Formats: sequence, structure tokens, C-alpha cells
Amino acid sequence: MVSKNKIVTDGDPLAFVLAPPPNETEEQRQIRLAAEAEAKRISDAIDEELQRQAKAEKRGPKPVKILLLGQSESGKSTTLKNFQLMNTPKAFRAERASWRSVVHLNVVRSIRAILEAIADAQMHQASLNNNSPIRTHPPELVHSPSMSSLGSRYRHPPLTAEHLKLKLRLSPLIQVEEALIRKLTPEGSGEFEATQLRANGSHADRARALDKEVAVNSQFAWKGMLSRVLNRNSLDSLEPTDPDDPARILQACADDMITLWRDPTIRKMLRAQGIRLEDMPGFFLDSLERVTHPKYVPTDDDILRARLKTLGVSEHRFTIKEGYSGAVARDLRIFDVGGHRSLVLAEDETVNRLEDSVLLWKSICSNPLLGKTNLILFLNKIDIFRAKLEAGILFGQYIISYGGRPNDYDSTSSYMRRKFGQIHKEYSPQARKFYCHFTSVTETKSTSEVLVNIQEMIIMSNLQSIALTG
Ligand SMILES: Nc1nc2c(ncn2[C@@H]2O[C@H](COP(=O)(O)OP(=O)(O)OP(=O)(O)O)[C@@H](O)[C@H]2O)c(=O)[nH]1
Ligand SMILES: [Mg+2]
Repeated sequence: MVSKNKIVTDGDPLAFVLAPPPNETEEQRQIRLAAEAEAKRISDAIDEELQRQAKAEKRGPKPVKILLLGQSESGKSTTLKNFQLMNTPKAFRAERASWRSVVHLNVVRSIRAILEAIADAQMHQASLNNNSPIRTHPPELVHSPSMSSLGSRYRHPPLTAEHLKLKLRLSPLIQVEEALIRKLTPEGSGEFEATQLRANGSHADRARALDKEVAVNSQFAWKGMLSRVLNRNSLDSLEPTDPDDPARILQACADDMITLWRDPTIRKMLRAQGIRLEDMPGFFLDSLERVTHPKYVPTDDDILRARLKTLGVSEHRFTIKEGYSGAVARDLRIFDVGGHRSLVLAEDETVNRLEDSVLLWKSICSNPLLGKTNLILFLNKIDIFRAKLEAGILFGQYIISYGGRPNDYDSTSSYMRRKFGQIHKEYSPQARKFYCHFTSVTETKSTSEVLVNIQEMIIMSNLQSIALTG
């Protein structure tokens, strides 16, 4: 006997999958048909909405698309945050609470880097004290500048029992890190990624501490999720009640973290190991008291300084007012691309970042897919560049073609603008204008001036699509 529901699928796998179950009762059949009708209704409604949107887009001016391209850590997401702060400040500020966990994660990461550096120095001290085979000199000589055989890595005052006690007391922070990562990246939404060793940071422990980073998939609404959890209470009552809450443990460790970071021996030890936490993204150790306070809510500045690596591509929509009268609205679509994974932007950690930027700029300028696109170059982190010049670092030592020309900001920045401009001219498939800005996108005031200019320029020159590179 053949069941009334039996369908001949002729080997078609799709028809087979969609076929009703062979022993379906009448009641089950009714439920299935109702579900199918509902699914069709939703699908038709989506199609209708898409068609409506497509028609509306055809009628109105085309949205302006901005694609943010650049190396990982170059400041793309921070640039996007500036666009949000400028165009949708309420929405930007509504997400404040969500950034608290990111700031906490950044703090824990910095402390972990110090703890790993202590472990490294401790191992070295122990090997000297134990008279192990690697001991080649009496311990009292270790800090002598003449100890070239050991390099300068351990040339600092010895760590004391107090330092080791501090290290022990701060060890619960490792669990806090894990808890925060779980909070930010529930299964499938992100990843904890070990990137390659940096060229100048060859020590394995240090690389482990500094190069492992949490990345959040841009498709995942982590901000919404965290806001919902936090907004159940109001922003004023963020105080955690659960003793295992990461924020609570962080608060309990605050005094020890402050003592550790202020300790002169620890500072010398970090210097000797070549670790400059204050220059790294997501540095909050100078604000420990404030950011570990139970009622801490990140400021605009904190949000811009917080570091969270992007995975994948995310799209953000804004409406900007056209012309000085502001009468007509124009849609802006900004695409933020995670810099680390993208094939176009494959990075080589052994290459100097400025050199890498030049290579990336060449490939973007010559890319035929972007041939008709206007490019705006952001030479970002100019604050760090200035600080390096002021610290006496010679530009010509890294950019050989610069030679012995003056090492001041004006001369070096003009040189860079000229070089990037030449590449733009030489590699573009067809002539286009060169737009270039020196930026520090963690500074909202100067950045908003640049972005206002760009938005005006987009509207005035009626550009169809734009790529921004940081
Ligand atoms: N000092 C300084 N820090 C900056 C500047 N721009 C960005 N940063 C910091 O650098 C870190 C990296 O910035 P992001 O915007 O996350 O970099 P990204 O290009 O989105 O990186 P990926 O998501 O990995 O591709 C963040 O902690 C920022 O606060 C700047 O101009 N100056
Ligand atoms: Mg990013």
C-alpha cells in the first residue's frame, strides 16, 4: 500500500528533504500546512519590503558607501566610532555600559603582560640563585651595564618577595579574563586568537601575553546583549552583586594593580624587557581607580581608546543632511572591515608598519575593482608618530630614502604626504583626486573637523562611492 503522503522525488535531494514525513497524521498535516503558509507570508512580506526599498532607492539619491580599509589596529573601528558620535550621539552613548567589559578586558590584558614579564624575570633570577648551568656570572653582576653577554633584558633591580606576593594575589585576574571573554564572545560569536610573534618581541612569554587578542565577530550583537543585561538595572546601579562577577574581582584587585603599576622596580623591569604598555592600544593602567570603581561607566574617550579587534565586515547606516540648508537627507553606509583576516589586507608581522602601509596603499590604488572609487587616505595615530619623533627616534633610520633630512614633524609628514600622493598618481588605473588627512582618531575634536569636511565634500562633489584607508 502506498501512503497518501508519499511523494515521488525522482532522486531530487531537495524534494526529498522538503517532502512531508511518511506517517503524518491529519492533525500534523494541518499544523505543517499552517506553518508553511506562515513561512510563505513572511517570505512574501520580506520580498515586498526589499522591492519597496529598491524602488525608494531608485527614486532618491544613491546612498554613499564608505569602505574602511587598513591594517589591523590602524584605527578603522575607532574612525567608525567617531562617525557614530557625530551622527548618532544618542545611540553611541546608549552603548556606554557595554564598553565597560571591554575596558576591563583591556586592563586585565595589560596586568597579565606585567605578570608574565615578572615570571620571566623570576625564572632568570632563580636560575642565577640555583647556580644552574646557565649561570655564568655571580648574581650581583647581573645588573652591571657591562653584562653584554646577557643583553639588557635583565638589567634592573632584583624582584623582592613583595613583588612575588603581589603576583600571587593578582592571579585570580586570569579567571576574570576568561569570564570577560566568555561574556563578550559566547560560542560562535568571536574568537580568542593568537597572532604571530612580533619581529621585535621575540620572547615567547611576552608574545603570548601581548599578542593574544579577543576578536568579536561584527555580525554578533554583543553590545545589544550586554546593554540588555546591564539596563535591567539603571546605569547608576551597575554595582555587581555576584561575588564571582568579573567587575567585582577587578575591584577587589584594584589596590594591588595600582601598587604593581606604580612600583619603580616593575617599571624598570618592563623597560628592560622592552615592554611599553602605555603606547599599546587599550591602555587604562593610569586610570585604574576610576575604571575599577563599581559605578564606573565609560566616557566617550574611554570608548574610543578601548581595543576590541573586529572579525568580518559590518555595515553601519547614517543619514546626513545635504547642503548647508540641511534640507535634503543623504544616506551614508559605512563598512568596517576586520583588518587582520581579510585576504586583501594580509599582514606580515615582520614588516615595519609604515612600510606595510605603503604596500597596502599601492595595492588599493592599483586595485581595478576600486578603479572608479575615490580614495581618502588617513595617516592615523599621528599623536604616536609625533611622540616618537620628539623622543628622538630618527625617521630616516626606518625610511632609508628620507636620509638625513630634518627629523621634525613638518618635514617628515610632508615627505609622507608626497610619497603617498606619488603612489596614488602612479598606480591609479585612471586619474583621480588625492585626499589625505593626518589624524589621531582617538581625539574627537580634531577628528570631527576632518569628518565634517569629508561629509561636506562627499555631498558637494556628489561622489558615488568612497574608500577610506587608515
Ligand atoms: N594613540 C592613538 N591610538 C589610536 C588611534 N587610533 C586608534 N587608536 C587605538 O588603537 C587601537 C586599535 O584601533 P581599532 O579602531 O580597533 O583598529 P582596527 O583598524 O579597527 O583594527 P582591526 O579591527 O583589528 O582591523 C584602539 O585601542 C584605539 O583606541 C590614534 O590615532 N592614536
Ligand atoms: Mg576594527
